[in-house]
Formats: sequence, structure tokens, C-alpha cells
Amino acid sequence: MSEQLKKSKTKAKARYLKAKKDRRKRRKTDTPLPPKLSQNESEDEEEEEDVIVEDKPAPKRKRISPEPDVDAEMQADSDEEVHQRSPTPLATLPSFPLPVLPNAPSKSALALQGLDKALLDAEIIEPSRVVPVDSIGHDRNDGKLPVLSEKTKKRLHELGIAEFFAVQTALLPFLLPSQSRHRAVYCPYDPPRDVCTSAPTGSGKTLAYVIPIVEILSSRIVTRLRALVVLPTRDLVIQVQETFEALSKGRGLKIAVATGQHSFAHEQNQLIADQTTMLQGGSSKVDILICTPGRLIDHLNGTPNFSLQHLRFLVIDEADRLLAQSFQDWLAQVLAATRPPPRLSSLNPKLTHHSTDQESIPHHDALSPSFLHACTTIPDVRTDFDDQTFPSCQKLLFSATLTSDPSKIAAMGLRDAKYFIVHHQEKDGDVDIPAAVTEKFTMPVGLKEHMIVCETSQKPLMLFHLVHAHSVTNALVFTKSAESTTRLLRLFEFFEEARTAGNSNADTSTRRRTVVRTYSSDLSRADRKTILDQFKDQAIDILVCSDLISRGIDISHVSHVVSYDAPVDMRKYVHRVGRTARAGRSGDAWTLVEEQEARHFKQLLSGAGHLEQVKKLRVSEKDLKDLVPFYQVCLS
Ligand SMILES: Nc1ncnc2c1ncn2[C@@H]1O[C@H](COP(=O)(O)OP(=O)(O)OP(=O)(O)O)[C@@H](O)[C@H]1O
Repeated sequence: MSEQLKKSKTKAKARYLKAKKDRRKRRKTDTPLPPKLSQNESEDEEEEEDVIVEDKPAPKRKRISPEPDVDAEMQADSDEEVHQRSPTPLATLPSFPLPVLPNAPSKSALALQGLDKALLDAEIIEPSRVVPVDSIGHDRNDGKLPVLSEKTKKRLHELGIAEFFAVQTALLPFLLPSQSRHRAVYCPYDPPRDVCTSAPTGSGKTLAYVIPIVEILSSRIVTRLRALVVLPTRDLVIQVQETFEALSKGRGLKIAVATGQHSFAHEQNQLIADQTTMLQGGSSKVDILICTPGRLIDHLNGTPNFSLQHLRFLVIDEADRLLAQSFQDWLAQVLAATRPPPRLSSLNPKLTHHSTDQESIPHHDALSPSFLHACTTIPDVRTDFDDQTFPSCQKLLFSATLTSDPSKIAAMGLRDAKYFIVHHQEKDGDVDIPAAVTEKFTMPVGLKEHMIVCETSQKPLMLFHLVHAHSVTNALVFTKSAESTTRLLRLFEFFEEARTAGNSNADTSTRRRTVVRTYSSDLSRADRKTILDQFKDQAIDILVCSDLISRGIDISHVSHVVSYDAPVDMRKYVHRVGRTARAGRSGDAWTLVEEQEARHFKQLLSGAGHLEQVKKLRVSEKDLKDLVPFYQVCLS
């Protein structure tokens, strides 16, 4: 385009110069202007000359080069000559706008490109919003407002929960049923909307889905697998199981876990009532299953009568991490199992071979409404009631760092998704840009963050100084690998030995030896459980751990999180520091940054708009002086 403009401009100038030359000639010979036809002929010549002008050597080209003074002169000359000397006005030369660079798109416009519209219509919830438990669920509007039963409220009070946190204040009204639909565990004609939630670490996301699930499923009559919760690690599965059990106490719901902790046969016996008869509707002993994706796939492929057709809820917690796992294409398999096949016989090929076998004849009430149409044994007679039915499964995605990657979200096949984002209201131009879009994650309100830049060789000493100068107990210290946890533990133990020996005459508090342990994949499952229980009981002061524990683990008394090895990405940072300052408490996060890493770490923070929140903590040689002798002993 600019090439064309340049060419047109060159032509125009060439025409102008030619016209000027002609006018001079005419002035000399006093020849009148040729008639219009001749003008056209003259233009043809100009076309030819145009080519010649382009091909002329440098000096000639210089004359028609697009210099500003030539342009000005051209305009002035043409005005003057047209008005003063020409008997016939000259045709006005067309003017072309100069090419201009468009303005760079704003940051907000860039952030919004290619994003799901649902994400842009997200409901943003102020993190400080809380409402009393009793204020939710009053049925004042002819059965149209959500209902929270008295039993659930009573249980919440027993658990010490008097107020709902921000994420819960938004999700409960959305997920809880109104009185008129209170008992609906199936909604085949009016399926519920799916939900994506991004809320800070420790903000109460677990209860935000546990409460509605317990509330809705408590009204079920027959036990079927109606809620499936998928989490990335066994520890998280156990933690969520405890929350479900605590809240659903006395409601008759059956809850199970599948993590591979027990044998496959044991798990099958826990989950399935009848494994021998082929039952098209499945056969479940449990209402709620909490599992890791690997074990879930094992049961989908290898457990008879394990069916997801009755699911009312599919929860993917720590969704960004799980959606990034392509292991056995687990997500596609799970989603396929929640949808009805075209004919039910294709669900279980064995059924076609045994179609006359009494055992294979399904009990129709055991099929979910959306699977009913595909049943081979029901005559395919069309009636007025043959409206299309949909699976009633509501997908709920949760994370503190929810992905904004449209392809990952698209893989979930969400139905009319509603986004909830707990984030400080922020204006960027005219558009409210949700945190999940801009990867600006929200941190817990009570969290204080610091970075300590130091030489690599000083790092252990710096850690020992921080621990002793601030009398730290109840801390998690993150390293980059399982191997590093073991090495740091060794060093810590040697240091404590040297320090307590060197302080043998000091008071008891100074002489007290800090209890340090490791937690990583190098330990057996049983050892990990023991260590975690001891840490929860505060028998361990400092747990040196790998990132195995950085997500989701809820230990209320963690007062400090130290990143001994700085995290390499922002999501990891958010999840690590989120192990403290949970549920409205305060906490400290310290990151030890080696000098050569400082630039990268700061870029990481500033990319997430978080650099200002992480203050520098300066430690001088003087501060370390007292510990140096012990450190030298420890190194030797
Ligand atoms: N309304 C509430 N009142 C008091 N405590 C609550 C409330 N809701 C949740 N909690 C407590 O807050 C703690 C953190 O909750 P939870 O583990 O659900 O956080 P989370 O948002 O899932 O965090 P993460 O993203 O780190 O997994 C838990 O100990 C939980 O019992």
C-alpha cells in the first residue's frame, strides 16, 4: 500500500514538473493551452515520461524525490499559477494522505484478544467481602432464591464457620438450588451452567463447592455416583475428603477416595455394589468420589459398572495444573463418560451379545434421563415428550491461578460458563480486565512478602539467620528438588548441632534446637503422612520441602514460607507463598534470590504487576556475624 502511494506521489510530482516545464515553454512562446483532448494525450506522454523519470540517473531522481520543500513549493506554485497565469484552470492534483503507523493496541485490547467472552463477562468479587452464614438461603421470594438448609447452617456453626468468605458469597447463591428445584439431582431439560472460579490461595474455594454438593445431594433417594472431584495429588484428595466428611456428617452421603493408596480390587469393592451383572445404569456404593486423574482413568477402563452418567457435579480443583496434564488423555475420557452415546449398546458392547440375557436387561430407573433415549430395550416410539435431554453434570473449575489459555478451557466443553474472579476491582482504561486474563494473581490480604538478594554461598547462612533472628517456627522452606531438600536438611542439622553446642551456657530458648524435617517424593507415602501429621501437630518447626506440597495443602498455623530456591514461574510463587496467610490470617513469605537470578525474579514479579508488593529485606554482614562461627563448624 505504501509502495503504491509512493509511486502515485512520484507520478504526481513528475506531472507537476512536466506541467511547470510546459508552462515555462508556453510563457516563452505564448502558446495557449491545448484543448481538453490534447491534455489527455499529454497525460499519456506523462505516463511514458513517468517511466523514464523513474529510470533516470541519480541527479534527475533527486529532483523528484519527496522532499518537504518540493511539496510546499509544488502547492504554492500551483495555487499561484492557476489563479494568476493560466487562462484555463489546471486540474487540481489529487492529494494523497501520507501513510501513518496505526497506534499500538492498548495493553487491555491485547489482553482481551482471542479470549472467551465468558471470561470478559466474569463476576469480579472484592476479596474483603464477607456475609454471615445466616444471611444466605432465606427463602423470601416464592421459592426463587437459593436455599441453605438449617442442617447445613447448624453444621457450619459447629465447625466454627460464622461468615462466608468472598468466593463463597458469590458461588453459593449461584450453585445452591432454589426451593422450587430443591430436590433436582437431574435437570435434563434445563441443565445448569458451568463455573470457572479464580480466587486467592486460602480463600475457601473448597467449601465453596463442598457446601452446594452436600446440600443438593442430601436430597437424593438412591445412591449413585453424583459428584466427582478430581485433584492433582493424594494429599489433596485426603484433605478434601476430610472437608466433605466434616460438612456432611449426619446427612447419609457416602464418600470415597481413589488415589491408588489401596489395591485396585479394594477400591473397586469400595466403589461398586455389583460387579458381576452388567447394569447399563452402573452400580455405585458411593455418592461422592474424590480422586486423582490417573486412578480415575483406571476405574473408567477397568471397573465393571463404574459409570459417570449420573454425575450432577464434576469438580476440577487446581484446574490449571490438571488441564495441563495430558496423561492418557484423561480429561477427554472423563468428559466422554458423562455424555450419552448415540445408542446405549455402544456404551457397553457386551450388551448387544447378551440382549436376551435377563441379567443384561437394564432397570430403566437406573439410567440417567439423558442416557434413557439410547437404551436398546425401550421401544423407539416418538411422543410429545421427546424433547432433547442434556446431561445434568455441572462442571466446576477452581484455581488460585486459573488458566486464561482459551484452548485449555475449550477442551472442557463448558456449557454457558460463568466466571467468578476474586480480585480487587481495577480499571484499565474503560475495560475491567479480570485478573485471570492478565495473569495478575491476587494474594491473600494478610501476606507480607520480602526478597533477600545474596551470594549463592551465603544462602544457607542467610536462611539460618532469618530463622533465628525472627524466632521462626511453623515454617515451610521450599527448595527446587527432592535432592536439594535432603542436602539442606543435612546442613541445617549440622548447623543446629554447632549452634546449640556453642551456646551451651546460654539461656534455654537460645539453646533450644530447631526441629527440621524434609518432605519430598524421596520419602515413602507412609513417611510423608507421618511427617505431615507431626508438622500439623507442631512437633516439627521447619519442614524443608519440594514443590510437591506447594499446592492446595491447608495447614492453618504456617507462619512463614521461605523460598530457599527462588521459584521459576509466577504460578509456582503464588502457590508456595499461599501456604501461609490462609483464611484471613497473616503470614510472611521470604524469597532468597541469588545475585545472578535477581533480574529474572524481578522480571517475573513485574510481569505479574507484583514487584512493588515484594519488598527488599537487607541483611548486613553485622547481622550475620554471630552465626558465622557455627556456620564454619557446620561446613567443616
Ligand atoms: N467461611 C469460612 N470461615 C472460616 N474458615 C474458612 C471459611 N472457608 C474456608 N475456611 C478455611 O480456610 C482454609 C482455606 O480454605 P481452602 O483450603 O478451601 O482454601 P483454597 O482457596 O482452596 O486454597 P488453595 O488455593 O491454596 O487450595 C481452610 O482451613 C478452611 O477450613
